[in-house]
Amino acid sequence: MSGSEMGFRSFDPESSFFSYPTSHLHIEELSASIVRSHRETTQYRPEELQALRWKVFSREEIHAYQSKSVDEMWQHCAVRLTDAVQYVVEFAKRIPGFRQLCQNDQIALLKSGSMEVVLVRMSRMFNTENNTVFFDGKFAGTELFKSLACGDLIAAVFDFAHNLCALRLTEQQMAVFTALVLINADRPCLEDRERVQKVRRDVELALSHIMHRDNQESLLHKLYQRVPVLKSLCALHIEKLRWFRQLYPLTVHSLFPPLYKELFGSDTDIQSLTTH
Ligand SMILES: O=C(O)[C@H]1CC[C@H](C(=O)N2CC[C@](c3ccc(C(F)(C(F)(F)F)C(F)(F)F)cc3)(S(=O)(=O)c3ccc(F)cc3)C2)CC1
Repeated sequence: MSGSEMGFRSFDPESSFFSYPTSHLHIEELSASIVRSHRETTQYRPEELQALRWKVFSREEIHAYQSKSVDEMWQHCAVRLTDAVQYVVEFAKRIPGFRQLCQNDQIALLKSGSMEVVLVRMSRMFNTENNTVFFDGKFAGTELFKSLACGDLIAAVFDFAHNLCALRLTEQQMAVFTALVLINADRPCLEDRERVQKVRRDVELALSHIMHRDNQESLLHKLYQRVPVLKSLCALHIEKLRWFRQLYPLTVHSLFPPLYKELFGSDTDIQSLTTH
């Protein structure tokens, strides 16, 4: 790779100061700050999840979840999803360069990317040995979510989490990958795509730097291959939400968190997502 491809800034006689090859240092610092933000904005530590690994729900507990009504279980998951999204908003705000984007673009990236980040983070909560995911304090299989009445979506969500979990990403790799999922210049309704692309470029460098350092460059294309699946999962979620809202308009209207409705509902304008 030539200097400019590595991101080295060549000496520009016009510039007021001598630009020095800070790329590596800049990229190292960027990676470190994204990893720190990830650690500060996830609700569970890997070691905590490891310790709870074999804590599974009893048959009675599973039955209790399965006996919930459709709207009750949807509401329960909507609240948990909104919680998780709020942590993702906090994560985004701490990614160097994200806050420098205009308000509109910060919101547009979160509106289209926060669910994808939650689904990636969900793979940290997955146990590939018994196909369970951490939920409400224990590990649950797909059968526990039966009362959501969207078995195809749950199966696809589990499938995605299983495949990503099987890549055994480190927390650092996961952190930078989720930043990359979020900082996507192809998202709809962006005002300054160039600017988003500039921030993304450095995060891409950070991810390849980390994978190179960990001798796992082969994982990179596997990671990039998972991105379109994320998109389809989110589309399926929106489709199911539309179906659910037709059946239970009042539940969505008065019992779903406002942020959930702003993010996943119809294109209402977003109030509580302002990331000041
Ligand atoms: O911040 C952290 O450390 C973690 C990040 C990841 C979080 C997490 O796993 N989650 C936050 C909310 C979680 C969630 C909520 C809603 C949905 C869906 F709406 C859709 F897929 F459509 F989006 C669905 F219900 F239809 F499926 C999927 C996932 S959950 O824990 O409620 C959960 C629900 C169903 C599951 F089968 C497994 C987990 C996942 C937990 C907290």
